[in-house]
Amino acid sequence: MTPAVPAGLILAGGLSRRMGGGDKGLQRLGGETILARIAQRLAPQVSPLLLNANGPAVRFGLGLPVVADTLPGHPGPLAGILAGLDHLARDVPATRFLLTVPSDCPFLPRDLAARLAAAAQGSGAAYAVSGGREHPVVGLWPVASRDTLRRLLVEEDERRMMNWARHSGAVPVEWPQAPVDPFLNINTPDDLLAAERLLAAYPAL
Ligand SMILES: Nc1nc2c(ncn2[C@@H]2O[C@H](COP(=O)(O)OP(=O)(O)OP(=O)(O)O)[C@@H](O)[C@H]2O)c(=O)[nH]1
Repeated sequence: MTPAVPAGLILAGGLSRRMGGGDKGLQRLGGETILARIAQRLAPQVSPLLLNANGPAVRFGLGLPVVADTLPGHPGPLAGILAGLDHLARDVPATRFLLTVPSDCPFLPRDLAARLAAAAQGSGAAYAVSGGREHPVVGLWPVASRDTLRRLLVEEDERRMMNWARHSGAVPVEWPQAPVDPFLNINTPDDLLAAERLLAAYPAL
């Protein structure tokens, strides 16, 4: 049975090269950082809410517990997910599931955890889809899968999120794209401008 309230992990451990370096989650959108928007959306849905980041975490200023990657060399979001699962197993043993989201999706659904958890009842894991596009970084993962993930990363050098989703039997959960894609992500300065325009058109986002 999937618990109603999973832990949450915002993955902010990447290098943001397409944004020109720095942390894309610290870019401002509608007067606040993208990360602050994400934290506000997730906080009512998860417990605890954690931040996955590398280097000095004080720059984020969110006051969230920080979990750093344990595998060296920025091997991608799977390394952040593994760090989060290991943290839960060690420090929050009553929590059996982890909801992961990237640090660049400012319009995440407010029913994200509930719908993924409902879908994961049978399979144990679930991930988001919108408009037929798969977003496996937005997923719900059992803490019990951490040794499998570690083996994939360390022994098989697996880097692809979608392969992890398939490997763990995760089921896709579709969200509508109206009025905007809830998984719209911001990789570049142009993406940020486009998101500002959307926010101006739909202030309730
Ligand atoms: N923990 C961790 N997270 C990562 C790593 N690489 C990417 N991510 C996260 O995975 C999500 C998607 O990352 P991308 O947008 O593909 O990569 P990025 O490094 O953030 O940005 P680019 O350098 O522009 O590709 C973001 O939330 C990143 O923070 C990594 O090596 N470790």
